[in-house]
This record gives sequence, C-alpha cells and structure tokens, in this order.
Amino acid sequence: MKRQNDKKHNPWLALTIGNSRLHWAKFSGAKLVEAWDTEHLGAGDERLASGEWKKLPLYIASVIPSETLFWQNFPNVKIVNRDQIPLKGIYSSLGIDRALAVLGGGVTSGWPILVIDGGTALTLTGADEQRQLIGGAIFPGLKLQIKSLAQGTAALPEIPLPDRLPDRWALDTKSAIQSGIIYTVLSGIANYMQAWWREFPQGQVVLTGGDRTLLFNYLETLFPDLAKKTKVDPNLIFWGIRNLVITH
Ligand SMILES: Nc1ncnc2c1ncn2[C@@H]1O[C@H](COP(=O)(O)OP(=O)(O)O)[C@@H](O)[C@H]1O
Ligand SMILES: CC(C)(COP(=O)(O)O)[C@@H](O)C(=O)NCCC(=O)O
Ligand SMILES: [K+]
Repeated sequence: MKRQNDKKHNPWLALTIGNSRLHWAKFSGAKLVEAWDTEHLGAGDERLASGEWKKLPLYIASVIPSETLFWQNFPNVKIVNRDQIPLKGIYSSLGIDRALAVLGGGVTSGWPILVIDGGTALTLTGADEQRQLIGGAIFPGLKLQIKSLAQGTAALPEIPLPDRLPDRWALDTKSAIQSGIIYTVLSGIANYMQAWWREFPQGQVVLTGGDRTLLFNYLETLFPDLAKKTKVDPNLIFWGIRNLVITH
C-alpha cells in the first residue's frame, strides 16, 4: 500500500464498513481530527458526496463485500486487505475489522493484545508479542441477541438495554431478557479475560465497538478487578488503518 508522509499533515479519510453501520474518520497526517457513524444504504455520507472531501484519499476496510463495491467508485479509494496487515498467522477468512483492531490496539497499547469488539457480532481477537495471531471467538452481539429472541419467538418483545447492570433475578419479561443476555455475555467475556491473563499476565485488553461503554459499565459492577485492567477505545480500527497509511 502506498504510504503518505506524516509530516505534510495531508488530510485523508478512513471508512470501516460494519454489519450495523459505517464508521468514518478524518485524519490530518497521523492526527485523528473527527470520527462519526452513519447508516448503511443511500449515498452514504453527504459530506463525501459533495465538495473537496470527495477528492481526499479514502481508505476502506469492509466486512460486507457488496458495500465495498459501491464505495469503490469514489475517485480516490484504497481498499484495505488482509494481506496488507503486518500480523503473523492470519487465516484466510479472518474479518479485516478484527485484524485491524488487533493491530491498532497493539501499536497503541502494546503487545500481547486482546481486543473485545462489541459490534454486531461480539468478537475476541488476540495476538502475542511477536504479533502472531493467537486466535479468538465470535458470538452474537447484544443487539443481535435481543433481535433474535424477538424474531424467533411469539411473545418476546425487542427491548432496550439499561445503562447500568440490572438485577440478576427478574420478575418481568423485559428484565428477564436483559438479565439473561447481560449476565451470560459478561460471564463469558470475564471467562475469556481470565484465560487471557493466565496465559499473558502482562497482556493488554481493550474494549471497542458500539457496545463498548455498556459492556464496560456492566463489567465494572460485576467484575471490578477485571475492569481495572481493561481499556476502552472506540478507534482501534482507525489506529490500525493509520499504521498502514502513515510513514513513521
Ligand atoms: N445508532 C446505533 N446504531 C446501531 N447500533 C448502535 C447504535 N448505537 C449503539 N449501537 C450498538 O452498537 C452495536 C453495534 O456496534 P458497531 O460497532 O456499530 O457495529 P458494526 O461495526 O458491526 O457495524 C449494537 O449492538 C448496538 O447495541
Ligand atoms: C465477525 C464479524 C462478522 C464481525 O463484524 P462486525 O460485528 O464488526 O460487523 C466480521 O469480523 C467477519 O465477518 N469476520 C469473518 C469471520 C472471522 O473473522 O473469522
Ligand atoms: K466491529
């Protein structure tokens, strides 16, 4: 991939296409100026569709091939691929978002690094000090779990999640769904974290993705000792892209 020179403070854009929405960032050289999210479909981001932004280099990392095709038509687009990621042991179907988030977490927080991405899917992805992929796990994200219960049953409504940890023992349907999803997800995440720190006592753990704040709030209440060692960073994928784009 053609790198640009950091010192020039050249403006450029990054777009990561997730399964729920689009995530955008505007950089000036190595500096992230602004990050925002937009919905799928339509013309995408209005700022890009008109004016001088259209001419900026736009680096795209997508987990949805059909959406990549749409954005490819923009004038100065560069698609980020798995084979550009400086990590060892990447498997051929690994999500580009996971690879970039681990790279971005490692270069900003240090290695070994475990990234927990609370996105459409909830993913865990680890890499060691040699930047070798350790592996990870994929399961349905918080919203997807709620949706799947509502879609697959007659009586269960699609409910919102509370900002803070709810009671474990619920006495109404809404609270029962909240409890079931939150307590099982958090126990699962805690179990992976404990296994991670047994293997890599000096390892980093960073939470990212749209549900990062909710997950961290729940974690703080349920597993405060684990929360103390856990960072939260919404921009891991952008740090990964920056690492590919900027010459140091
Ligand atoms: N405006 C929003 N639209 C969609 N999801 C949102 C929004 N705000 C918060 N979320 C939460 O973010 C999660 C999706 O995370 P995100 O990182 O945006 O997904 P992806 O990268 O897979 O598109 C959902 O589980 C949902 O609970
Ligand atoms: C697991 C994912 C669906 C997560 O996507 P997201 O929740 O960020 O939209 C995506 O990283 C993906 O399609 N991965 C391919 C399979 C893998 O990583 O093994
Ligand atoms: K994601």
